[in-house]
Amino acid sequence: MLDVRAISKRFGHVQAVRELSFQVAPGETYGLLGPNGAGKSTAISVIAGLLVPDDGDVHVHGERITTRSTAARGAIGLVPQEVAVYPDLTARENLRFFGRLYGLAGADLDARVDEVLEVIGLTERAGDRSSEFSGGMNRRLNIGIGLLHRPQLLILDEPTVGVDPQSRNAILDSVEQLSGAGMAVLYTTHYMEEAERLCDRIGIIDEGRLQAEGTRRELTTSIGERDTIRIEASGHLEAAALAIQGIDGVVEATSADGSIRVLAVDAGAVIAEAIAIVSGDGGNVSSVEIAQPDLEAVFLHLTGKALRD
Ligand SMILES: Nc1ncnc2c1ncn2[C@@H]1O[C@H](COP(=O)(O)OP(=O)(O)OP(=O)(O)O)[C@@H](O)[C@H]1O
Repeated sequence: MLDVRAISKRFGHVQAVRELSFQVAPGETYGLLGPNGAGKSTAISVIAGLLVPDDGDVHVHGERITTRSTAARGAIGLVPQEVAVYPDLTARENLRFFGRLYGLAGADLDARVDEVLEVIGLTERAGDRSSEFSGGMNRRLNIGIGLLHRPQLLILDEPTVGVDPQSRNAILDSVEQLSGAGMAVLYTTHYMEEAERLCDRIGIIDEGRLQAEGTRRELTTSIGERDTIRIEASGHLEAAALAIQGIDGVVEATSADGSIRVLAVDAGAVIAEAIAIVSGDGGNVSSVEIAQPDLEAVFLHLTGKALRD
């Protein structure tokens, strides 16, 4: 659906984007995760055909994006960081206004506005002016405007920054629903939790460059981070730890102070067998905890910086 090929963009002496390449398939949510100033908004502007890259190109549905490629750009729904709605219009009037700009009219427009209100969770507030909305509700309306023309690729630029928790959840739910319905989604964020929850694949971006790409599991595994399982139990823990060490996928198992600590490539794949070993040896398991490495650790490893510096 989206094929970004080695795009670069410089502003004066600032190289905002450097040879950035990635692809997004239909039904896939791809996250660009990086701190403020990493180049996410610039990349999005190039992808949506609003900025001309110095190098590289972007294809949507196999068609090259230029500032004039109306067909390919019509397949994109862009939701910019800044909210662009009319405060004096109601939610429904805003959507009708932008729907008409997209060429919708009559019953089709009415039906589409109702559908979009449902997706963004504003059906109940459709008749209220957007000036009365919270920042988060206006963000949701902004997303609704990007959805009106039934795009196949939805691009969201940090849609939850400064948003109340209820709207944040509503936005994340909508994105999950849209990608579940087959839409390709490009989602930029500096919130690791959002990337982990929403994105099938994540590209880690810093100083304009893609530092690494993959599923959360692929990214954490690639830097050698392991899952940790702590099993608290009674019984012959030393012997049990030795037996657990033999399970495929276990990197290390040690016992101390009434518990066994297991390092594993994938905790989910070994935990049942590990518990069976402890119980089978007459032990009584009282608690099990799993800790998985997160994307913060990956970012730190790759860039030497914290994601939220
Ligand atoms: N129009 C511009 N003119 C000059 N420099 C710019 C322009 N737009 C972006 N930059 C610079 O390019 C770099 C990347 O900015 P960009 O906005 O793409 O990052 P970002 O990851 O989206 O961060 P943020 O979340 O803060 O918007 C920054 O150093 C920024 O100051």
